[in-house]
Amino acid sequence: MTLEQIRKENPLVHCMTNVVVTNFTANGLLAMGASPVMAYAKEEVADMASIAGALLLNIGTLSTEQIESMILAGQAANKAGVPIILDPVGAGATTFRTDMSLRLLNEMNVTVLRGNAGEIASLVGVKATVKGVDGAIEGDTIELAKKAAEMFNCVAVVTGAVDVITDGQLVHTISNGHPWLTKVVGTGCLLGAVIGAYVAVRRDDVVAAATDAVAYYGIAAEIAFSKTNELGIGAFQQAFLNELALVTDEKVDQLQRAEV
Ligand SMILES: Nc1ncnc2c1ncn2[C@@H]1O[C@H](COP(=O)(O)OP(=O)(O)OP(=O)(O)O)[C@@H](O)[C@H]1O
Ligand SMILES: Cc1ncsc1CCO
Ligand SMILES: [Mg+2]
Repeated sequence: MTLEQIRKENPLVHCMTNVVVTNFTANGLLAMGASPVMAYAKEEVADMASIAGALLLNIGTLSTEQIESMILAGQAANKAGVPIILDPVGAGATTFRTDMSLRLLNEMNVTVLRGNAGEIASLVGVKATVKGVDGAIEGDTIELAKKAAEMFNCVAVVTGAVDVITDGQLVHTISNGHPWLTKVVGTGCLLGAVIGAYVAVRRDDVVAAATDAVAYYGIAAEIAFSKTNELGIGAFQQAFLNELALVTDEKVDQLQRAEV
């Protein structure tokens, strides 16, 4: 009953994210029942991360200055036992993005690493094509996710038409979702924040929390599509936010297409 708990506790999710998706991320968290805060200054990030329910680090529009802030925030989060979600946006597209993602993974214990297959592959050294923020691989995403989880000692969430969630041992796949999610910018980024809210209230079982978060998200997209397919992508984006607020734990149990 994780969603119910999120809506009762309103966990604070400290987002250090990119300028493209900031507003969408804050609205998505509010819609689901969590509480967003965006904070970047190195003078305050440690304090903010320490009192948060989860910390999201997303490198989508990263600068050198921001990386220093993210390290301060991440180390404070580790000290306070606050889970960290890392989204290595565009890793593989440039050396800077790959290097900075690996640096963050080195300097702190990341709880959940969430990216598309191309991004995760670039971090584990598997061949991938990454064009800007979109990436893909030819091989098996389950093996890729397991490798990432083992290598970085975290839960890996590799998203795409089928999402893979693993700690290296347990493997869950979720086939909910809709292709229109790829037509709205920042849906991957918001998913990282949503996983943060789930893990915030369910720290004892990160794999289960991340799996439910991914299923919930995909189901919201499916319902949103069913209500707006004759209208188009703009209407879908709004309906998706509406569904993030409306979908319940019961709906998630009923509609999730999960494999263990
Ligand atoms: N072909 C698809 N069919 C159904 N759902 C999809 C498809 N592709 C992606 N999704 C869903 O879209 C969401 C975002 O995943 P995606 O892999 O597109 O992230 P991303 O590439 O990091 O996105 P972005 O960079 O735009 O934030 C996930 O919930 C995923 O399940
Ligand atoms: C389009 C884009 N460019 C940098 S971050 C971002 C948002 C989606 O990842
Ligand atoms: Mg992404």
